[in-house]
Amino acid sequence: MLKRKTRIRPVDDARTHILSLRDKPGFMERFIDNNKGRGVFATQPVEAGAFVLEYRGELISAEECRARDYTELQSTFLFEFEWQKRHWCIDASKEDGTLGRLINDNHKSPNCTMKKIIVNDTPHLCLFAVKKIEIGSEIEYNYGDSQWPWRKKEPKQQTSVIETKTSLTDHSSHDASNKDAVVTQEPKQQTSIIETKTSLTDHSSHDASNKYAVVTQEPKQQTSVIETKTSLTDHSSHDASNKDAVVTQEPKQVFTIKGFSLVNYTESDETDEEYIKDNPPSPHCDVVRKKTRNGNIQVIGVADFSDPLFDSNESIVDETDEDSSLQSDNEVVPKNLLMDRVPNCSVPLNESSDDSIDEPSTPMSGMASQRPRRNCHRPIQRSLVESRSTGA
Ligand SMILES: C[S@@+](CC[C@H](N)C(=O)[O-])C[C@H]1O[C@@H](n2cnc3c(N)ncnc32)[C@H](O)[C@@H]1O
Repeated sequence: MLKRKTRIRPVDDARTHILSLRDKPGFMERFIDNNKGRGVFATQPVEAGAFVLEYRGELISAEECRARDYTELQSTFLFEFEWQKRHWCIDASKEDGTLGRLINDNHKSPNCTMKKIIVNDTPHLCLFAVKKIEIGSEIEYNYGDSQWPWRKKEPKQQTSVIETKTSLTDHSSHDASNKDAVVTQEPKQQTSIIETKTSLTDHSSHDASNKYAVVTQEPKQQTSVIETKTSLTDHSSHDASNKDAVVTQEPKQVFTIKGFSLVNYTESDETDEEYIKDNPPSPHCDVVRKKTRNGNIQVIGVADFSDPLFDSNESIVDETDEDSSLQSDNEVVPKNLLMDRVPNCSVPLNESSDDSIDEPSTPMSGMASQRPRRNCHRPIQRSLVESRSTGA
């Protein structure tokens, strides 16, 4: 008799891993380079729609988050989101060995998207694949539409390059250091193979302030990851303005912007309406600028990307419900912050999930005017200051 393979629903898979406090197997950390730092790579193929990893960390109110002292580096691990008309933050600044916190940004063609899942009356942030992910591919999601420093560095030609499958073809003449050069100098070449040999390390031994040094100094085992960059036809005729036309061959439409990221929360419809009124959308991110403690202007805002894969009500589950009834789309947007004061939105973390008793939420515009959001602006490590907190 043929056994029927049971397919675990992505949301159930997410719930299982949330409850087990373990990362899903099939992913590994790898040091990429000094610029990007570490990243997370698939060691098993991932189906489109599948649960990938939870962005684990400490759930705190946005107010608590603002009150804490973070170094610039630590603040890149803060992920702010809305739930029950309030603003919350997953503080993943501690090097706890989990992988979700190490996933890098891909603005143009991410393979994952973040969703909010409620388990035991507590929100969790989980990444789901938006397309099939091959072994060796880096796991990435879109941090939003802010002017992230690393995006400025991207060569223009790269906009028409699509990252594809892992390849085991001849890569002997390439190394990681010529990766960009390959892309920019050989735009007509159909395929470039790049090999990088890096070290897997023990997460627990990392310190946020010297993470790259530690990663390279304490290799535990070696691995090879090969990336294949395949260009679509003739790059030489491409420029940033026509990149969309080129990339439409990929399922890029998945990320077509259609609204605000913080809309469609069943518990926050009204707030979102107000937010939309006050904050006209820009692609991916509603950007707001603010002055920081040190007087610099920071771009802040709320990213936005639609996610047809998760338009189904499977994306959210509330374990507290008897019937595990599903909630509407809860795609969330990471928001980085170099913090300042925010409007009061502190509430006990385990306050009832009954939306009807929720206070009206602080308008996002007010919130946004106070802090940069991870999805839209992430401070970089270049001016790392000594931590005054007990965090990472
Ligand atoms: C949440 S951390 C991700 C893990 C980080 N790469 C690490 O090694 O700890 C975010 C930081 O990673 C780096 N990063 C993320 N996406 C990147 C990208 N596409 N290019 C370059 N650096 C990136 C930036 O320094 C950013 O502040």
